[in-house]
Amino acid sequence: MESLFKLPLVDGAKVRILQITDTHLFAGEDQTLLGVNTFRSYRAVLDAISAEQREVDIIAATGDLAQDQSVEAYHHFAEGINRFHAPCVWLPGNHDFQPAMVDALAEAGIHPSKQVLLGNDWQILLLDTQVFGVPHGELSEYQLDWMTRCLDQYPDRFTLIMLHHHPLPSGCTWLDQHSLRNAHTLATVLQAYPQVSTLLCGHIHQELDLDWYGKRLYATPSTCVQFKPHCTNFTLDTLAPGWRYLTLHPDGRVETEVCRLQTSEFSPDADAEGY
Ligand SMILES: Nc1ncnc2c1ncn2[C@@H]1O[C@@H]2COP(=O)(O)O[C@H]2[C@H]1O
Ligand SMILES: [Fe+2]
Repeated sequence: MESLFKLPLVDGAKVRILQITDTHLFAGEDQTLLGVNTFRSYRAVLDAISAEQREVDIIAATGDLAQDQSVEAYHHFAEGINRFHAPCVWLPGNHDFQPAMVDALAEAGIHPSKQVLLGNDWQILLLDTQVFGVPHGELSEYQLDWMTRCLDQYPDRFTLIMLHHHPLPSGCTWLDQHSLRNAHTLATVLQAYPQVSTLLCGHIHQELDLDWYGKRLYATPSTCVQFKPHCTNFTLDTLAPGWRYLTLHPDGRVETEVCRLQTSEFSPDADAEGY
C-alpha cells in the first residue's frame, strides 16, 4: 500500500475538503457521454469552483475519472486539478483502469496515498471497491483488513471513509444492482469504530444524505450527467453538474454542502437508455 500522506494544519483548524466525482473523461476533448461533453462540463465545474474562491485544504476524487480507460483522460483530469494549490487524493471507480490511472496521476504529482492524516484530529481512508470489468462494487478482504489496521492505528482520530460504490439502496432500482455487494460486512466492521461517523461516495450521479447503521452516508453529483432519483429503470436527470464541500471540525462534527453549475448547457440526451 502506498505511503501515508500527512497534511499539516494549524492546531485546532477545521479541514476543508472539495469532492469531485465521476468526471467520465475521454482521451478526446470533443467526446461525449449521453450527449454531454465531459471535458467541457469538468472544466465548467472547475471554473465555477475557482470563481467561488473558497479555501480548500484537500481535494478528493471519488472514482470514474475516465470513461475510456485512456492515459490521456487521466492527463485531462490532472491538468484540471493542478490549477488548484490544494493536494488531491483519489480512489478508483468501476470504469477506471488502474494501470493507466496510477501512473498518469502520479506523473502529474497527484498523490497515490489512500491514508491521509489531516492535522491532529482527522484521517481519511480511501477504499478501492472496484471489481474489474463489472459495474457493481465489492471490498476485498485485503481492503477490509487494511481499513481495520488504519482505524486501529489511530483510534484517537475521527475518520472519514471514502469509496466509489454506494453501500445502501439509493432508491434507483437499476443503480442498486450496481451497489457495494458486501456492504453488510463493512457495516459490521464499522460498528466497532465510533470514530467513523461519515462515509462519502460517488457512482450514483445524484445527491444523497442518508443514515446508514447510525453513520451518515453522502453521495455527490457527477461533474457530467445526472441520474434521476427514485427510478426503476435507467433515467437521466436535467439537473446541472455538481460537486461537494465538506468541513471536518476538530470535535468530530461534519458540515457539508452540494453546489451545482447555474446553467442548462450540459443537459444530456433525453432519450438515452444507457451506456
Ligand atoms: N440502462 C442501464 N441499465 C443498467 N445499468 C446501466 C445502464 N446504463 C449504464 N449502466 C451501468 O450503470 C452504471 C452506473 O454508473 P457508472 O457511471 O458507474 O456506469 C454505469 C453503467 O455501467
Ligand atoms: Fe461508477
